[in-house]
Amino acid sequence: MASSLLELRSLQKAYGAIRVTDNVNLSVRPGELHAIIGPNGAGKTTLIHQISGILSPDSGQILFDGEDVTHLPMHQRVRRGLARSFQITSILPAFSALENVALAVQARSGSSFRFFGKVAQESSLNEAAMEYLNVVGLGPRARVMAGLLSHGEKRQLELAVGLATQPKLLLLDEPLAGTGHEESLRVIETLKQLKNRITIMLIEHDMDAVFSLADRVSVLVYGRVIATDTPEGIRANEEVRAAYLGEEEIA
Ligand SMILES: Nc1ncnc2c1ncn2[C@@H]1O[C@H](COP(=O)(O)OP(=O)(O)OP(=O)(O)O)[C@@H](O)[C@H]1O
Repeated sequence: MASSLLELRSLQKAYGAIRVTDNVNLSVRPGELHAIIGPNGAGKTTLIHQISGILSPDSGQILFDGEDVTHLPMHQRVRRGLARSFQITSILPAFSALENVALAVQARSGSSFRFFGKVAQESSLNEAAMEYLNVVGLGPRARVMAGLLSHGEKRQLELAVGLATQPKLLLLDEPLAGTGHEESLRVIETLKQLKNRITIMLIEHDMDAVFSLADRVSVLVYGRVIATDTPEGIRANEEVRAAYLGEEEIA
C-alpha cells in the first residue's frame, strides 16, 4: 500500500486577494487519525471542501490511494472510498437505527434498492448492521426510530452508517459540534472504536478530543500548514502556541 492514502501537493485556493489555502502539502497515512486544527477562519472547511470535491483548488494536486482525483466530481471520489460524513449519512428519521445502518450495508454490498421494503427481514444485513451499531455503542437503541434519538445518538448513528459503507478514508467535519458534555464523551468513545478500523481525517475544535484521539495533527493558520506532528510535538511547538494565543486552549 502507498505510504499516503491521501496526499495534498501544493494546494492553492484564493478568494480575491485572500489565500485561504496557501501552498498546502499534507499527507494522511493509511490507518491513522489525522486531525486538522486551526483558529477560526484558518481555512479548515475550505480545505475539506477541496478534498471532498465541493470546491476546486486554483492549483495543486489531490492524490487519493495513488490516483490523482483533483478534478474528479464528488460522487466519483465517494465511489473510490473517499467519504465525508454528511455525504454518506443522510439519516432517515422514520426508520429505526438498525434499518438506517442496514440500508448502508445494502448500498455497499451493491444490492438493489428495489428490495427496500424487505430490508428489515434481511437477517444477514441486520446482523452486519447490528455489529456496526455495537461498535458505536448504539446496540441497545437498534429498534428506536432514528428521528427519536438524541442529538449525540444521531451523531453515533451517522458514524455507524459511515462505517457500514466501508470507505477507505472518512472525512469528519466537527463531529462534536452541538453535543453536550455527556454526549461528546460518548462520541469520542465511538471515534476511538472507529479509529482502529478506518483512516480518518478529523476537523475538530474540541482540543481535548483532538489530543486524545489523533495520531498526528496538522495546524492550519491563514491557509498555511505551520506544523504536522504527534499531539505531544504539537503541544510543545512554539509557533503553534503563538498562533493559538487568545484562541482555543491547546495545553
Ligand atoms: N465563498 C467564500 N468567499 C469568500 N471568502 C470565503 C468564502 N468561504 C470562506 N471564505 C473565507 O475564507 C477563510 C477561511 O474560511 P473557512 O471556513 O475555510 O475557515 P475555518 O478554518 O473552517 O473556520 P471555522 O473554524 O470558523 O469554521 C475565512 O476568512 C472566510 O471568511
